[in-house]
Amino acid sequence: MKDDKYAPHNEDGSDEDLNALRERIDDLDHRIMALISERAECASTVARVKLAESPEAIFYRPEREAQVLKRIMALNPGPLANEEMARLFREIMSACLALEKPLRVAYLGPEGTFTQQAALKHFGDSAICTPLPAIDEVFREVEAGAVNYGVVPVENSTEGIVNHTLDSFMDSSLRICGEVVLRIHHHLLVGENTRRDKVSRIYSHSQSLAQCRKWLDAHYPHAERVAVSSNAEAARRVKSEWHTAAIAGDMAARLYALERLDEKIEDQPDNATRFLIIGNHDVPPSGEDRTSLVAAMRNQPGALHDLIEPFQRHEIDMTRLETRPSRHGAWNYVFFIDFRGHLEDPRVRAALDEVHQRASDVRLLGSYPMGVL
Ligand SMILES: C=C(O[C@@H]1C=C(C(=O)O)C=C[C@H]1O)C(=O)O
Repeated sequence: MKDDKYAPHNEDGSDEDLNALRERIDDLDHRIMALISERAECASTVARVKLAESPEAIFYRPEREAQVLKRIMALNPGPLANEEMARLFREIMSACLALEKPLRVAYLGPEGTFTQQAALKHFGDSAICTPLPAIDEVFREVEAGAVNYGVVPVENSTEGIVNHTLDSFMDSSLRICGEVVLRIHHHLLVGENTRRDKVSRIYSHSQSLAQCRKWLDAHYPHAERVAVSSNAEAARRVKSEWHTAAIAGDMAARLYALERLDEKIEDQPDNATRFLIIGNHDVPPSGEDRTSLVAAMRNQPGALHDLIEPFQRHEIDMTRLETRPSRHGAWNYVFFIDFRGHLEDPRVRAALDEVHQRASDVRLLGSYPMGVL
């Protein structure tokens, strides 16, 4: 027993105590397993009921999953943190859902990007996630039905909006089915042959270079900064190059087994990116939802005020307003609006009725549960 690597190293814990504790853990594991199996049976029955109602039934219910995770966090007795407990249940739900059929998800790749991390955070490990090289390709794959959902970035708290994503909505009939907010931590990564004082070039995506600008000015003022197509591509390059470093996140660092010279080098400690889940169906209310729409206005004085005034009057909390050039005619603009609430809420309906009358065109992009984790 003494050569057991788990044997107690402190004076007070005897082998007998530890053995008893391990027996208790074994017993708890068996009970947890029996409960998880029972839960999985239940989820399978739900799937059969849904299938009996309609052969087109959608097994995945984002609003229900958001409610489950919120309830788990509210009831969590500790000592595990709420996020940890919810993460475990996220995986249990993911595995239960995959019993029926694993979800197929496309994300803006390559592998190792924050978007992959967002896909994993939202759908769990049992979904089959495929990287695609461009945002419009993610849209196309979902439209074609080749995958069930897509994951694309939409805004970063320090650098602002991802224009490609907003523009893709203009030509698409897809719906927003969910959102994921990810805390973004950037690390300075090198391959095994590069020393700290030899770094002469730093690769990253332009957004990440911008998010670490002050840190780079202070620590590597003379290194050349080279923008590449993604953080993961930056990591891939430094794997085989000398005297270069990449700025990228955990997924890329792990994927390419790079050394972390410095961690969490982002200028804003609360740096976060919001991602959208795109699909082809509406999502019922979860109780805490957001709605997105795009509206085109006639080009006249006071147009923007007219557009947003109904939201204010109906006390709807607008969380984002973005302007993009319209594809139809020079100097025409469209407005992307996010607000709290669901299309089924009476107040939201009342405000939208008025918006419809005032705008020349309104397209509802969907109501969806606000990011839980
Ligand atoms: C079991 C259901 O279906 C799926 C599985 C869920 C789960 O394991 O809790 C939750 C929502 C759905 O994605 C359901 O709709 O309740």
